[in-house]
Amino acid sequence: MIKIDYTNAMAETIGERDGILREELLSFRHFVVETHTLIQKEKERKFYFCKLPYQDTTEIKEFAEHIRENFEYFVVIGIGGSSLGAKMLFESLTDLNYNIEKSPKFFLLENVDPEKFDSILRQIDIKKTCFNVVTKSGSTVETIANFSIILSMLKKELGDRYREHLVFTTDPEKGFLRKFGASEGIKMFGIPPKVGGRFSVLSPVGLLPAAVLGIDIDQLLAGAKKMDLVCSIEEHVEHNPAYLIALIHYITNMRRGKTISVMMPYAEKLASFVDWYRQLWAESLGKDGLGQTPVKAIGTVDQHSQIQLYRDGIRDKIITFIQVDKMNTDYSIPDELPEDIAYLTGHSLHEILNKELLGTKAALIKSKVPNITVILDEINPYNIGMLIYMYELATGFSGYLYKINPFDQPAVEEGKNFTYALMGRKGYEEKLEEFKELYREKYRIEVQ
Ligand SMILES: O=P(O)(O)OC[C@H]1O[C@](O)(CO)[C@@H](O)[C@@H]1O
Repeated sequence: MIKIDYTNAMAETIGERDGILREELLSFRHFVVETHTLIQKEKERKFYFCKLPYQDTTEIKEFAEHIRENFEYFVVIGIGGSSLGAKMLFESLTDLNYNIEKSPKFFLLENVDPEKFDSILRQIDIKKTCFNVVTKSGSTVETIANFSIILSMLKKELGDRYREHLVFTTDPEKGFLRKFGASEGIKMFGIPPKVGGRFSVLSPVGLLPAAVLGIDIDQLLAGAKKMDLVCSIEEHVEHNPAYLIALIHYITNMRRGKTISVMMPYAEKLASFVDWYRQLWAESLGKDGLGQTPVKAIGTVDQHSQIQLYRDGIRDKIITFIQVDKMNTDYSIPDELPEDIAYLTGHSLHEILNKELLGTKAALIKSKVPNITVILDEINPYNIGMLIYMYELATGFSGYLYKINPFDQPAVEEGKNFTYALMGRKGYEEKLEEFKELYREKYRIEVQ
């Protein structure tokens, strides 16, 4: 079960300068109905991610079982949309001590930081490891660089049997990895071409790692299916969770100056959900000088580092809290405490967690800072499936609000082009000249 409480984003709670008038929300009625119709038509094209909840998971589950039976370590090599989803599912839907108590142990090779690479290598036995290389384009530098090192190590350790330690998730037809996998006879899963990386967690990109980790991926998809159903029939903004979230963020951004969207779960397990949301919101909506900057905070930890700014600093934020009503465990504060702290007696950690959330919300209301709360009855695959689908659809719908294409990311290419040029890649000679023209290190300060 998911609830969205948006009382504290409304003008009647925090005033018209920072909050939304109900009639303002309702004034989008016609836009919502028209856009809803467009989205239903686009489910075969731009909104193809909406079809993922209906896929057959048999092959994924069978291969995941093979990995679970034959390997002690499972490493995903991927970055951005090709890793953040798996990381989010791992951290939100397995025990926090998974890698201590369970198997296969799970690791992610995302960055090209050699010390991080080394630290993972020293925690695994490559002869007992299955590597899932995940890349939609098939050629992202970090992923292919990490893969090429692992490939040479596997060949050295295992000879021809190296193929058994690899599974690729990539474009079903094109790209370096698809070509290489086909020529080497490596097991591969396809990423539907119409699904962008940051919308692909409910494809084999996220589902294979999730199944290997023992997560019930059918429940995950069932939750997404439920949210698709609700959002397919409900064209009234106050009954459609995805459109509501999109509109609240759009109005507060464009009409109330809330250019920053803070997501602050009161559950450590949801920290990576925010990383996943950050890519989705930033890379989809950050276009044509528009968009809203997604910022991560964790409750209660960041109450003690960020709330001063949120309450009394620049008034440019809307806060989304995520509240979890039931956790897998809890600890009660013991009795017979010294008088000064006796008020804690009888309370529990989870109770304090959510009371701190309530207290923080009340303080933000007093500072007229708009905030909404997404409430989960518990963290489970069904609810996470609903949450993923809700935010993906909210992002797609926001594309119509901002009149931008939320499904591409042209601005990420230029940095890659300069990188190719600096690495001496053929065909990037001119780009290297442009770099030499452009880049200076004139103003510096150095302390020995
Ligand atoms: O899955 P790929 O093609 O390796 O891309 C990884 C990520 O890099 C980006 O293209 C950004 O550089 C993201 O959109 C994508 O999720």
